[in-house]
Amino acid sequence: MAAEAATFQAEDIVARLGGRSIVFVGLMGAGKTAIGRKLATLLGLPFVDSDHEIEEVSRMTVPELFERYGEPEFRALEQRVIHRVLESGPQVLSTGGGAFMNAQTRAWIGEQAVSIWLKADVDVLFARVAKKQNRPLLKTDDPRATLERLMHDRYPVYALADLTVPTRDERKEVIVGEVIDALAAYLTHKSDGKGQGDEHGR
Ligand SMILES: Nc1ncnc2c1ncn2[C@@H]1O[C@H](COP(=O)(O)OP(=O)(O)O)[C@@H](O)[C@H]1O
Ligand SMILES: O=C(O)C1=C[C@@H](OP(=O)(O)O)[C@@H](O)[C@H](O)C1
Ligand SMILES: [Mg+2]
Repeated sequence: MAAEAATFQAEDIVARLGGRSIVFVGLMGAGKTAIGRKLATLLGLPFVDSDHEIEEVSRMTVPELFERYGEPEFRALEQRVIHRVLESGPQVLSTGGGAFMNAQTRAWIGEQAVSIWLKADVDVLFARVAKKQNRPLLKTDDPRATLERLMHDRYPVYALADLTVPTRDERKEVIVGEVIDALAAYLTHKSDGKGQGDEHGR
């Protein structure tokens, strides 16, 4: 019975998206890639991670791209990849943490997708990113302080996402379930005319 209810909820969500994609935004370590992939499976939608796409088209890893061509070239590729992906929705797109800071990218996402900010506290983020050395922006003397500065700079912009889902040290399946509940509530209220969106009615 629970499985049937979950299937119904998934079909209902996809129908209510009406062709729009779902886009995850948020800081490094929030779980955009991991949760996005699981959500796509549950909804039966294609999954795209912008960093993976960039790595495919450039045939380089993200750290290599940063090192050889610098962050501006990475950002230009990121913008192009996200634009292309959004044109072929509906899909679940997990962006890299800096992508939503680009005003043009934000505008496209606003037109073509429902955006979700996965929001975690600094301890959770830091514990996760410390396990891997694949994030060039954190190769600093004090990566935790760098993460805190990014939180300060980026959180007002991430807050422009349609939905904010808090995440924490909890099983991915639980977090995905909370994302689905938040999406269902948002899409239901929107189509009932009781928008929960921001002051722009998004
Ligand atoms: N809810 C979770 N519980 C435990 N580990 C998680 C959870 N979400 C993500 N992770 C792990 O944290 C790390 C960073 O997640 P990732 O999806 O790459 O984040 P992002 O794409 O936002 O940078 C990965 O190793 C991932 O498996
Ligand atoms: O926050 C950022 O600017 C970045 C986040 C990374 O992606 P994740 O957020 O998936 O780790 C990746 O795009 C790159 O290292 C830059
Ligand atoms: Mg990622």
